[in-house]
Formats: sequence, C-alpha cells, structure tokens
Amino acid sequence: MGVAVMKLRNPPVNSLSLECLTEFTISLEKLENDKSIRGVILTSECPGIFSAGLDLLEMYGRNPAHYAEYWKNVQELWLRLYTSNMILVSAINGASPAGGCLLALCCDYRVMADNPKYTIGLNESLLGIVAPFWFKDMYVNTIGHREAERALQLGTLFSPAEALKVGVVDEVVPEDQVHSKARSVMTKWLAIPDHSRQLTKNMMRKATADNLIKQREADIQNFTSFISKDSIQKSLHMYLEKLKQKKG
Ligand SMILES: CC/C=C\C/C=C\C/C=C\CC/C=C/CC(=O)SCCNC(=O)CCNC(=O)[C@H](O)C(C)(C)COP(=O)(O)OP(=O)(O)OC[C@H]1O[C@@H](n2cnc3c(N)ncnc32)[C@H](O)[C@@H]1OP(=O)(O)O
Repeated sequence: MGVAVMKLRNPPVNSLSLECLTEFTISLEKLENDKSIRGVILTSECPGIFSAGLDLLEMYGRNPAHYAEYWKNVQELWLRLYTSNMILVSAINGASPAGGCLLALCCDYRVMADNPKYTIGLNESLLGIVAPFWFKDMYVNTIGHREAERALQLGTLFSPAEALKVGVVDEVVPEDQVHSKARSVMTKWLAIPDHSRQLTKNMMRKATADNLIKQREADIQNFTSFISKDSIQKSLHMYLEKLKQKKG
C-alpha cells in the first residue's frame, strides 16, 4: 500500500548521533523521492526505547566546529521530517525524551504504547539546557501555549496517559497493538487524496518551518555559543554522571 516502516536502530538507546542523524535524513530523502511511497511508520527496534533524543556525547567535550556541524544536521533532519509530503505516523514503543519527542511531534499522528515506564516530553530544562525556539514552536502547535509553557519550564516527561490527556500523543494502546494501530491509522490517512492533504499540511506547518529556515545560520551560532559555555558543559557533565550512577 506504499507504506514504509522506518525502525530506529542505534543501540543501546537510539540516541541521535551525527552518524545516525545523517543516515536518517538520507533514508527519508530516498523515501520522499520514491513516488510509490505515500506514508512512513516511524518506530524503534530498541526494546523499551523509542529514542533517547540527541546524543549528549555530540554536545559535550567537543569543539565549536563539531557543535556547528552537529546542529546543522539536527536542523536538516527536523526540516525534512516536519515538512515531509508523506504521511508520518509514529508508533512510540518506548521512552521518548527531548529529541525523541521531537521526532514524534514531527509526525502527523502519534500512537503510544500503554506502559507507564515509557515517558515522553521535552525535558531539556532538566539537563540545564534550553529547548530551541523551533522545538518550542512545534510543542505550542501541538499542545497549546499554556501547556507548553508549563511543560517546557518543568521539563515534564509525561506518562502515556498524561501525554494523551495533554495532547502530546493522539492515542494510547496496549503495547502489543502499537504497530497494528499505527497501520490502521495509516490506512485511514491514505484514503485522503494526497494533493489536498499535502497542501493542507503545508498550510499548517509552513510558517513554523520558515521561522527556522530564515535564520538557520544564526540558530547554529546560538547553539554553538550556548553549548560551548563552561556552565552548560558542567550541567551536561553532571547529567551524564547521573545517568551513569543510576546503574548503581
Ligand atoms: C535563550 C536560549 C539560547 C540558546 C539556546 C540555543 C540552543 C539550544 C541549546 C541546546 C538544546 C539542545 C537540545 C537537546 C535535545 C536533546 O535531545 S538532549 C538529550 C535528552 N535525553 C535525555 O535526557 C535522555 C537521557 N537518557 C535516559 O533518560 C535513559 O538513558 C533512557 C530512559 C533513554 C534509557 O534508560 P535505560 O534503558 O535505563 O538506559 P541507561 O540510562 O542505562 O543508558 C544506557 C547508556 O546510554 C547512555 N545514554 C542515554 N541517553 C543518552 C543520550 N541522549 N545521549 C548519549 N548517551 C545516552 C547512558 O549514559 C548509558 O551509557 P553507558 O552505558 O553508561 O556508557
């Protein structure tokens, strides 16, 4: 039926390393250019984890040129996903913090597994960093200004039930039904003529995408100088240590 399934596989936690981002972007571009493909189901092959988000090791202890290169690729993937002409449905089968949530938010419909261990949200503030304006814009577009304002400041990671209530996801289903539900949702969306759906999607998303497109270079500079600060590097160091200690 012209649907591809993209399974994220970058063990152990599907963090979006530079290599992973690049591969993701290239795969998406290939699908976009393949006229037989109308929809993509985005999911994960890592048990219990959709994606741990951006790779902290790409943002810690590197040089400014690396940060700039990394951020350019993060922007590129986001623009491709957010403005895709294809129908994107995410089958969120695990934890989905920060950049993981960002991937899901780019989709047209989000189905999440009903497992309270899995959480989703833009938790950047918990790391001592700030969600960039285009992450924020997409959050506002999805859950509204008030909910986004609160969730961004608190760095809230929502359980599936909370995520459904606030609108971060569209549907929560038993874990063993995530993929079948994503397929049935896709079937419904495929019934809509592509040209009218694509024009409508473009109308809804263009202003948000253009907001980044018109200031991509400045955004890269902002990120690079922000992430290079000693205080920010210290926060990331502490967060990475906390992740290590969690293991005991
Ligand atoms: C005014 C504003 C001005 C300027 C602003 C300009 C720009 C904005 C600046 C910055 C924005 C940058 C945006 C960043 C967005 C992000 O995505 S940041 C990443 C956020 N991710 C997280 O917080 C997730 C952290 N991880 C976890 O919570 C858990 O690992 C997870 C629940 C995913 C899985 O748990 P579990 O199965 O128990 O696994 P472990 O915790 O044991 O982890 C296994 C190993 O993986 C390493 N790891 C985990 N997450 C990441 C990651 N995101 N990147 C790299 N590595 C990760 C973890 O350390 C373990 O490693 P080890 O085995 O110990 O070596």
